Amino acid sequence: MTALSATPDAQSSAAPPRTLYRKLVDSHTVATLDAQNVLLFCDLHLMNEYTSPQAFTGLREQGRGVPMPGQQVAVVSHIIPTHAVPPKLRVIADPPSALQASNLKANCDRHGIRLFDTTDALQGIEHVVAPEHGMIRPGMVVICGDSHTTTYGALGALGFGIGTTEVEHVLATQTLVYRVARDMRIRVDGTLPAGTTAKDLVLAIIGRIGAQGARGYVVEFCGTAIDALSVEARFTLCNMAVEAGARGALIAPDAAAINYVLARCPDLAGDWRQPALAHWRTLRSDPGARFHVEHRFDATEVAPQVTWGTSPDQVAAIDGHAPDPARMAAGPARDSAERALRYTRLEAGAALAGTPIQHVFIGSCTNGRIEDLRAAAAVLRGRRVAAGVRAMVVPGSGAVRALAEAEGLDRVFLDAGFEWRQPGCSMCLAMNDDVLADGVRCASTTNRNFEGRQGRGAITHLMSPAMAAAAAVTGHLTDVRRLAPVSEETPR
Ligand SMILES: CC(C)[C@H](C(=O)O)[C@@H](O)C(=O)O
Ligand code: SF4
Repeated sequence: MTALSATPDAQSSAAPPRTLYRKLVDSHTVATLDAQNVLLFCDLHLMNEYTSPQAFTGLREQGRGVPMPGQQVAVVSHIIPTHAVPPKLRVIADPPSALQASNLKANCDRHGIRLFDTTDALQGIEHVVAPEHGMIRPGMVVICGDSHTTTYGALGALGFGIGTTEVEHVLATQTLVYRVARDMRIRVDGTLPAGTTAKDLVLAIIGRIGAQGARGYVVEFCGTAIDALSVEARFTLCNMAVEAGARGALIAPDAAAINYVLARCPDLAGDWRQPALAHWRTLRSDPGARFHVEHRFDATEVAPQVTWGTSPDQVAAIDGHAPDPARMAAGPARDSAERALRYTRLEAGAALAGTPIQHVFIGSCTNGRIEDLRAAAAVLRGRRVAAGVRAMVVPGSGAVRALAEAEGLDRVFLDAGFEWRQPGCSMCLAMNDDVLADGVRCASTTNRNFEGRQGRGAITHLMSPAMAAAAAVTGHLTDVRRLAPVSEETPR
């Protein structure tokens, strides 16, 4: 995909007219600290078991409490086992991980914080759980000790990840010392071709602008292709903006986003509804608002994407090839391509389609929602996982899992030979016992293909749910658009 233009603009966007991002920052600024930093009020603070323990310890040591417990929510996401069969269900065997979970419960109990605990039927990945319960609304500032908090931009909320010391600061004060980012706009017009999704679009964008391409910026996505995306597809897009280094991602809330929120917020049915709608209508960049950088993309040029390396920007269309470092100019890009190909065990210049895989993982906060499972199931109906391939689905939350079961999707996955698991982060980062062995190659719907991410020496190829399903049934990286019809492929 080609970027049609990239026009740096040195002007400041501080003066009116304002971008959506600046409106959100301004409306949450408690105090301006200096030229770059403000004290930002945070409407919602999400926590997981992994980045919160030290923060609670710090609070205790200073004798501080949590003054706004109703504005914190905690979810056990990362370490939880996903085995579907009792009695192993949800029992955390690893002692340090079990301690993290029990600490989170004790801390939440102590401070009166709502927790989606290990045994909660609605537990899941924090970024899947929070929006589905109406916790994320347009205009909010939402923070979490987790980088994929950018997801919430899909609903016009400013979400971003914070560090453990900041978690402590937020618990104690509901505010954060915040360095204001620069504004980037990414406009995507045109229609995504059949067989491509928001995952392909965002991988193509990251491939083009690079893993640091949005570093220091909050990105606003706009254009006809963005307008046409479902809300869940927008979550995928904003979730992965952080893989281009973005400090946040935003999409101005439209009717689709507002309807999504209203459907999940019974409290907005009465007197609050009109004021909320009136406020949400203001949540867009003013005409003439200046962005420091603008990029434009043409959605019609997007093909299904697959990563070949160890960074999300090391990506190509499925009908493309791994690079040949010998043909690249000497420099850091060539060095990192060489190193990545050594790790992913691909030949220089090799065609990506046809590369054998041994594992398939469908899940994560990028692609573990109901529409993702429907897309994968649509490919799997009437097909079987190829011999020698192990495939699993880990729904993003208990609610997603229950809805999928109500729709019969679990049967489609099970009949195809997939494992149907309990919700959690699971093999997205292998912090529980879903870990791949050295050298195992995985078609994965997740967001990071870093060395060792899914297990030491394991090789991750990022792609969409439909593409992961296509890999599962063929046993190799496959263009989902070229799958043979079901009847020809697997007579049943
Ligand atoms: C564990 C957590 C700190 C981390 C993050 O910040 O994103 C994880 O969720 C990830 O995806 O790598
Ligand atoms: S699913 Fe993956 S990316 Fe998302 S929060 Fe969990 S580990 Fe991080």
